[in-house]
Amino acid sequence: MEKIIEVKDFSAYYGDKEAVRNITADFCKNKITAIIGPSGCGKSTLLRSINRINDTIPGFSVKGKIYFENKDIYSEDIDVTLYRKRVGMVFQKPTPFPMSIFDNVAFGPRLHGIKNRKKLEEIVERSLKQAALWDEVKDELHKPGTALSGGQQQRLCIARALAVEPEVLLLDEPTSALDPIATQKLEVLLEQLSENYTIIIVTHNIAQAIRISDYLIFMYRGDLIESGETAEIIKKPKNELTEMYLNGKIG
Ligand SMILES: Nc1ncnc2c1ncn2[C@@H]1O[C@H](COP(=O)(O)OP(=O)(O)OP(=O)(O)O)[C@@H](O)[C@H]1O
Repeated sequence: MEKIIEVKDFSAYYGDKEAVRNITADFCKNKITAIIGPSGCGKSTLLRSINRINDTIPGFSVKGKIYFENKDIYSEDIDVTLYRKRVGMVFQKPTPFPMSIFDNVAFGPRLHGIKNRKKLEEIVERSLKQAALWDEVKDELHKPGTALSGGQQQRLCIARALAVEPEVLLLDEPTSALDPIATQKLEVLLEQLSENYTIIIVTHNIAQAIRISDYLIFMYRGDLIESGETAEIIKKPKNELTEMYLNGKIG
């Protein structure tokens, strides 16, 4: 299986506090990897480190390496804006910008210099279709993004991320603010998107991780305890902690 992201002996700190410790993991291209584990185990820190979004937190520092297509993403010659174009992120709470649906999706492409209206219209339509939102909003693209339902807002955020044609999509608990129907829709969408995109999802929801992921990473108190194919881990976890977590005995 082709690797797209490799994490090697990676640790991350908030000041003196080590939030993730010596993580080594590979992420396969066009597969879904779910990062699971109890609250505070470092899932979000690892995911956010892959997007370099924690850079702005005072006192945040890292050790070890994260490679994207064999390039060290923390090296000095990385253009972070361009990197984030290739590795997009969607957050727990839907966060549409205070602007129209159209402008939300066109935001990234405009940032990267696309001005032609026709081209922007094409990108908006393609992205909203990919995010399975087009049919619901095609006649009201001028409406504010914030006027949509929670589930629609989250799909709008996915459309916004897809508009710049990333290769990897990072999602941090993307369904925790959604009702069961919106959650199910989003899970189906992620499975469809994984045909063309590499997806890494942090989730609290073990059943969800089992439903949608090809690979699992189980973390506990900052350590990576076990990783591998989801089907294998579910059938026979190698580590007792993994087994306890999957059976609801810790967490
Ligand atoms: N901005 C921050 N400043 C200081 N410490 C932080 C910060 N963000 C997270 N931490 C600490 O780092 C550790 C890992 O947190 P992280 O959010 O990565 O865990 P998590 O597994 O995603 O948790 P949850 O499932 O509750 O979101 C925790 O002990 C947390 O308190």
